[in-house]
Amino acid sequence: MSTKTLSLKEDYEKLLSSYDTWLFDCDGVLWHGDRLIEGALEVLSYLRSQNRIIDKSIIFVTNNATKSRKSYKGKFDKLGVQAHVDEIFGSAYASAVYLSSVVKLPKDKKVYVIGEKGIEEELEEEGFQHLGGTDPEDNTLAPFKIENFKLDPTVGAVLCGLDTSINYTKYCKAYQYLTRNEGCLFVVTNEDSTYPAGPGILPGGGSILAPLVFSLRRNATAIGKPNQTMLDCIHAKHTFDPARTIMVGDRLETDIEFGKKGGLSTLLVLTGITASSDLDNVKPAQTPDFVTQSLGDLRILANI
Ligand SMILES: O=C(O)[C@H](O)[C@H](O)COP(=O)(O)O
Ligand SMILES: [Mg+2]
Repeated sequence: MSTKTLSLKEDYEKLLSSYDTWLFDCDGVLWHGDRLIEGALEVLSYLRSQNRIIDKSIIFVTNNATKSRKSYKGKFDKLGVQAHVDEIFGSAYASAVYLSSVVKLPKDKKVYVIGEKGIEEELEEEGFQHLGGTDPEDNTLAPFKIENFKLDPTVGAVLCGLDTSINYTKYCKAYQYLTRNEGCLFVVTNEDSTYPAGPGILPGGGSILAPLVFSLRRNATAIGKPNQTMLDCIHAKHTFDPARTIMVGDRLETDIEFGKKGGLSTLLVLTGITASSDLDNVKPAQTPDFVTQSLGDLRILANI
């Protein structure tokens, strides 16, 4: 199976007429940090305008767990992109839903968090108490003293995600819970090795997880793309025909594999992690149907 490179107006017109539901990855597709990718705003507005004529829907699917859906809504508003909370699916949200509805972690169990506010907010939405995360006590560079550590026996899960304030204390506490609290679940929001942060690439959620996996010799249950828990969360709120749905992403092993696993079509953009040369040796499970330089290329549809 080969990837079709889009370049002509008729290529984009065919794309538009073939798909009614458009799933957009965020980092590297819509934005780099707080800066929108050129043309992304216009393309999203154009798709919205088409909704009035032909039924088109837009869903945002991000592995970035640093924000909750509510806080993503704030980011979309700030950037001037129309979005409804129900259209936003983040790996923090999907992880909290996984703990609550899939494994049904009892609500009297606490979750130890390696991660940021996004995870905490989504856990709270699902009725869970959490430890770690943004708690100042755990955001310290002071050496961890195991003799001073008091194990909380009610911690029933460790949830790990991108944590830009990661430190040794958090790793030590997570390690203690996972080795000493019987049955403690080990869950990670996403396993991305890196992400496009604007002027450069930075370590992602999977890189934050790696020391724990190495020290524990145990793998975590991963929730975000390419895993289908995220798609299950979307299915719970939206009805769509996979044959008329396209996933637009910048990463082969998350976005493209996610779309293909779910029976969706896939469009790769080259504004994030993947370079066109990466397509030379791509695995079949990660081969996109289409590739275009940038989401902004679709502006040609609106004659902009
Ligand atoms: O580890 C992370 O958080 C991710 O690499 C990252 O932010 C991915 O976000 P996405 O491209 O799925 O929007
Ligand atoms: Mg991305």
